[in-house]
Amino acid sequence: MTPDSTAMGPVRLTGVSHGFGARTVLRDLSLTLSERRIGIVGRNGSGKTTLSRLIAGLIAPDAGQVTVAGVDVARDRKAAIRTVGILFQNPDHQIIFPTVEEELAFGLRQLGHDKTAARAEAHAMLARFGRADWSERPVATLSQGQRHLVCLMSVLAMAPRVIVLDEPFAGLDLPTTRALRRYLDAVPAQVIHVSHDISALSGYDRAIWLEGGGVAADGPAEATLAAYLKAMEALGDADADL
Ligand SMILES: Nc1ncnc2c1ncn2[C@@H]1O[C@H](COP(=O)(O)OP(=O)(O)OP(=O)(O)O)[C@@H](O)[C@H]1O
Repeated sequence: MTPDSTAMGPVRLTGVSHGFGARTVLRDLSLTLSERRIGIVGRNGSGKTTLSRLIAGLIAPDAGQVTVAGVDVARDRKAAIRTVGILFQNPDHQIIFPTVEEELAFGLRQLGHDKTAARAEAHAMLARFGRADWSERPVATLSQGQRHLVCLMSVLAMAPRVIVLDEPFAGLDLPTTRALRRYLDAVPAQVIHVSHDISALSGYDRAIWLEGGGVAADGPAEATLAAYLKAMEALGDADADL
């Protein structure tokens, strides 16, 4: 049986507000996220990335608290890196090492694996995605989509209980997207997936639509996504973020 990744406790936001300068992006948000597959949708600038970063503990909320299985992820970074993994939208904001193997091994070393074990696990992850030949590759020689995949493999290799994905398929070709979807469908972790592509979220247990600093709809994915799609279609060209 697949281990229940949420059995140790859900992702919980309690009265969370966050903003940048004078702009409040999320206002007094309280959510308990315990379903295995949760989608987050919303228009450009609605706060999806901000929410992702709060859940991963990369930013501390201006007010309120974010906990994952009881761990305050912004305050207890050591526990947080074992618990929550996040894939950024832009791989260049994530990658810090010159070669693919070093990048994958870094997270594993942070988890306490010795050098040999970290290398072996990095190789196993590369092989799983048919990229065994990438280990010595300088990251700089990879395309944007390939760098995105490196980030994703780095997160998956750490086997966190919660994986936050911010547009994980952006820039990936179709075969890689399919391989990744298959992998994500099977991964025992809880997945919180931000996407503009609602088809990527179909079949999910729950979807949350963010709008105007709060939740516009929250419930079974099919219902939330249908309501969101209808609203976006009604907006038509007025929604264009140009
Ligand atoms: N570091 C920052 N400094 C200033 N403003 C920011 C910062 N990060 C985000 N913002 C602003 O906060 C708002 C929400 O941004 P966020 O990236 O969370 O939205 P999003 O829903 O992920 O958008 P998109 O769909 O375009 O990726 C936007 O208006 C954005 O410009």
